[in-house]
Amino acid sequence: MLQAHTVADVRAAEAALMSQVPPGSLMRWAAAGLAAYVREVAPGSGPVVFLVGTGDNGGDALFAAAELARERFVAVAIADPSRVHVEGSYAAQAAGCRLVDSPRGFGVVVDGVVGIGGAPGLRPPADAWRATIEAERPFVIAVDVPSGVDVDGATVAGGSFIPADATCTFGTYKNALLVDPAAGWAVRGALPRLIDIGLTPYLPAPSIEALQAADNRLLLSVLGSTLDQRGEAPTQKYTRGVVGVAAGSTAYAGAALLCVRGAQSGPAGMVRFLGEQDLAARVVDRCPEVVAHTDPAERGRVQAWVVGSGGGDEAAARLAVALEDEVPVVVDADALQHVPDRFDVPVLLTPHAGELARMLDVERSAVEADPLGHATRAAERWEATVLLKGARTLVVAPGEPARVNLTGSPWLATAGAGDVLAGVAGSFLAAGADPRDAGALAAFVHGAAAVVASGGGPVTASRVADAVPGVIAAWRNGTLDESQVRDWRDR
Ligand SMILES: NC(=O)C1=CN([C@@H]2O[C@H](COP(=O)(O)OP(=O)(O)OC[C@H]3O[C@@H](n4cnc5c(N)ncnc54)[C@H](O)[C@@H]3O)[C@@H](O)[C@H]2O)[C@@H](O)CC1
Repeated sequence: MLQAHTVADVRAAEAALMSQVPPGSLMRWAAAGLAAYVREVAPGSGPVVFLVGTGDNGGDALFAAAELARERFVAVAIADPSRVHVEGSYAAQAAGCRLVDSPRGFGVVVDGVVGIGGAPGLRPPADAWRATIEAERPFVIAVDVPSGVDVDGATVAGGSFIPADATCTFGTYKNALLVDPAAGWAVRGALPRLIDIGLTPYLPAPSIEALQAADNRLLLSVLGSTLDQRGEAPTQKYTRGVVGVAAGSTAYAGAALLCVRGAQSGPAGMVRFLGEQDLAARVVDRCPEVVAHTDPAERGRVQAWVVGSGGGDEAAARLAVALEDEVPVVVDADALQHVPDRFDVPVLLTPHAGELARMLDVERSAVEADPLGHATRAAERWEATVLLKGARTLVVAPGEPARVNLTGSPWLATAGAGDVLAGVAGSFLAAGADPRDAGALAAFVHGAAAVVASGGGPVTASRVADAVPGVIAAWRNGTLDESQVRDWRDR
């Protein structure tokens, strides 16, 4: 798992490490990594300007500037000469860096204004530097984090920050580098570069986690409970888990089908469908493996329910029925407006920003501005796991590190994709995963399946569902490549 840590945890780890190594070592290592990264993402001998703030973030920038000045024209713009990192400043001067007062005219800008010590927002002269950058659009490389963002909250309140095309971070990721909206302004693409400065042994549990293609342990642990020790499928379909789908309505019949197809594409062994006669007939017609029930009283046993996708007016009644079974439930779409005050079963709530806003009685824009804060609020309010859908979907359970999903493609923003996701999540729940794991695994394979099915172009939700089994197979077999799971070339 990829990990991010809070500022306080990074500071404590840095202090512990610093007491073990010669003074200045961490900054030298960070600066060397930064210089190498600048060479990599802005190759050639073109001029570069380093924006230097008053703290150690500016120190990193100055030492990296000194190193690069041997190879190309390097300028430094100092925010406040009376509060500059002294040794870094001498090093940059000695290396021949030119002093300038703004990034004007430079094609490559390195932002060392503030790092983890920065309060959100920018002060003079950095606010003016930002305006120049906005007008001229140079290639911007952030040092540790883009200056001005809220590092732990991952927000960009007020818009007073320096957007980056690339970020070079040290020791561990920070929340703002993985979670939107801040993460979307830290890189063009998925991930900043992480420079190892020896912090890992001193870091506590993370604040944020993200599954990766290279690490299939969580998937294997869930599949291990549905498949036997030798990895062979048991003969009993029921031991792989039965997922019940109570989704769709006369008005939204497609949602029922897509949710069922999602449920079929996951690890569970069987799908039951509960719905009225016409809908049930259509589901069985298109998905003959499904066992359909029209009478809730004769619905059969399941290990997990998925309720609400396209459920319209029937969603409330379906949710009440599902909750009677005392098994885990995925609560999606229309059912989210009918959640009880508290749940007696494990629950995965799967809202998008608008649905979460309605649940919390706030504006949608407030959720979009602070998705982590609102998902956390809802998780605590309902003592349930919240999967908040977005470009970087969040999975938040009370008292646990939040998980962020880094797979997917902009093409996944398509009708019915959420219905498929709810079905896949229900399948993982029925297979024995807890809601937090089910949500994270489902979001991961769903996003990766979109990339596979899309091939870089438009994709339908049905094709995403069809691609899920192949992604699970590749991930399980260790052949899933990180480059296959995301298509984030666009900001
Ligand atoms: N502590 C360490 O050993 C290491 C620190 N490193 C670097 O040091 C950074 C943290 O350094 P600091 O703790 O000195 O803090 P920063 O350099 O991030 O920022 C603190 C300084 O910025 C000013 N400031 C705060 N908010 C501001 C704003 N909104 N606009 C303008 N100025 C603002 C403060 O007055 C203070 O002088 C990390 O992000 C990283 O880049 C790295 O060198 C790795 C090792």
